[in-house]
Amino acid sequence: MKYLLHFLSNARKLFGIRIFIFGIATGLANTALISIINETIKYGIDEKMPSPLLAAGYVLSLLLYFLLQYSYQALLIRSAESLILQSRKELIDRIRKSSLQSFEKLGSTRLFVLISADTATIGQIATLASGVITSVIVITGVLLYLLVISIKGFLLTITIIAISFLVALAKQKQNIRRIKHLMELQNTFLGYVQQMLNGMKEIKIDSQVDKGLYDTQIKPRMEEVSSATISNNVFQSRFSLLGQSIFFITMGCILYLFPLLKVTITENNAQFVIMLIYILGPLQSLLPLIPQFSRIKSTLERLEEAMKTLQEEASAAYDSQQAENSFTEIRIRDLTYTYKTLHNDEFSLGPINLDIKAGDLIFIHGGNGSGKSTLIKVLTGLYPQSGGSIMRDNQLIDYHNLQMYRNMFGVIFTDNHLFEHIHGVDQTAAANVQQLIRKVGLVEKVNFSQNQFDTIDLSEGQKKRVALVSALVRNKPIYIFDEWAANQDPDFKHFFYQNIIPELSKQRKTVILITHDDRYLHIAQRVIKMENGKIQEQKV
Ligand SMILES: Nc1ncnc2c1ncn2[C@@H]1O[C@H](COP(=O)(O)OP(=O)(O)OP(=O)(O)O)[C@@H](O)[C@H]1O
Repeated sequence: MKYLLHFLSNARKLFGIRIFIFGIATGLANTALISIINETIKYGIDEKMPSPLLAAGYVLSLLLYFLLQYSYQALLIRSAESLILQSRKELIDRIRKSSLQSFEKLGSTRLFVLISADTATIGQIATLASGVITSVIVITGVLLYLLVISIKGFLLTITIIAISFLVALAKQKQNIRRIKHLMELQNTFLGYVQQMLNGMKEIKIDSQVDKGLYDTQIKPRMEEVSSATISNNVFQSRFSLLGQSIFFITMGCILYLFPLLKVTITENNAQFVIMLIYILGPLQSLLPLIPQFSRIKSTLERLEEAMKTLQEEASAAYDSQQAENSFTEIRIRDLTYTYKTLHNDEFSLGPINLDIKAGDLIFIHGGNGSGKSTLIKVLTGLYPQSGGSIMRDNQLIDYHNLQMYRNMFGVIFTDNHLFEHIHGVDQTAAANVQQLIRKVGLVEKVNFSQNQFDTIDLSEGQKKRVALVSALVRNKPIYIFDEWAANQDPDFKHFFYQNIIPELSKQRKTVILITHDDRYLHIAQRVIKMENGKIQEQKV
């Protein structure tokens, strides 16, 4: 609800008052046209020449209507796009500033759907709102005209409109439930599609995997989405049918039943029926708007829920590009972290007590699932610790300096993402890239120009080397490599441990290596063993 209000206030700011004024003016011009046509028809029926005043009024209203529509359409398109842009900006901004935990909780598929499709749905609100304004004005104008020509006719029309709306509103709750259900089904379906796209190799190599995933997950979900969409659309189309039927039944009564029963509604039934036909158009466009607004409302609620889940990180200096380029010591005391999972067998890290000095070369080893990667995420401030503290040169790391602290680290994660560009590095630093490419033995494979690698279509080991180039060019005081050498060939692995790492140490860089390569442990100054979330420093 809070987000809905915030969104509406944003929409008002974006649209300004212009969209309402234009909507009202267009509606009025439309009503004027209808009234003039109706007056003219009256003359026609009486076989008199229509008055030149009416003809002049018709031309003027028509001109006005076209001129208004000409600008109004462009205004609507601009407003819709501004809304989409605004929603995307807000969402992307929130994702950038959210904690890694809440991002992981929501998952990339859901966020992708929100950014791509759902924001576009929200953009429709501009066109819908304008439809409402114009239709309401036309209906009001025609009702006023009816009031002049027949009070009974006016009351009858009001009753028909009220009935149509009451029925539509009564179905509103059911409609929202249906739309929500459909959106949930779509999400589940897209989740499986993403699994299929990510696991294409595994699917291609084994037809049983392909069949299993398709038959038991994708196909049934796809069919569920399809049948829910059909039932939703059928349900929605019945709204316009409802409006139509009520009107045609009323017209039938006026034309056939009332004369039979000798009930008089108006002096001129033909004129009244024509006015009803005029109202039918706007009413027919208004009734289906109710389910469409429901859809937008559900989308806004999903957006609000996502915004709530994406908790903004408590980091006052988030936007700071500043990195602390030197430090003397990082002191970790009683640091703990616990994953919150659905199962009871949750993993707990720590308590960790560790002092890392500038220039240290630390190797961390331990079995699978012992907590090495988790330690890195908590140590670098990516996951907020459950307990304990991190101090950098006697300065407690908290929300004031969290991002500056993080900026000190150059990390290559086991599942790192390789960017084609080296973002946020100045030209002078970027000049070293070609040299580093040579160092990692990729000079024949990769070129760097205009701040971009010309290709990243490389082998896994080569990609890791490009990631190393990207990390080193940033000239960070602390480097962390999480099983970086795991997919390097023996020669380059040797070169990495015997040349690249010692060279970084010579430059007084602090290097933390997570490794299973026990035969290189001897080059470390300090060796830490991890077991069941706890650390133990070993003698070297
Ligand atoms: N996102 C998560 N949610 C819940 N539990 C997790 C999550 N990630 C890891 N864990 C749990 O934390 C434990 C430690 O995982 P971690 O990735 O830190 O181990 P690791 O020592 O780096 O293992 P490996 O050598 O296999 O990479 C594991 O037992 C795992 O079950």
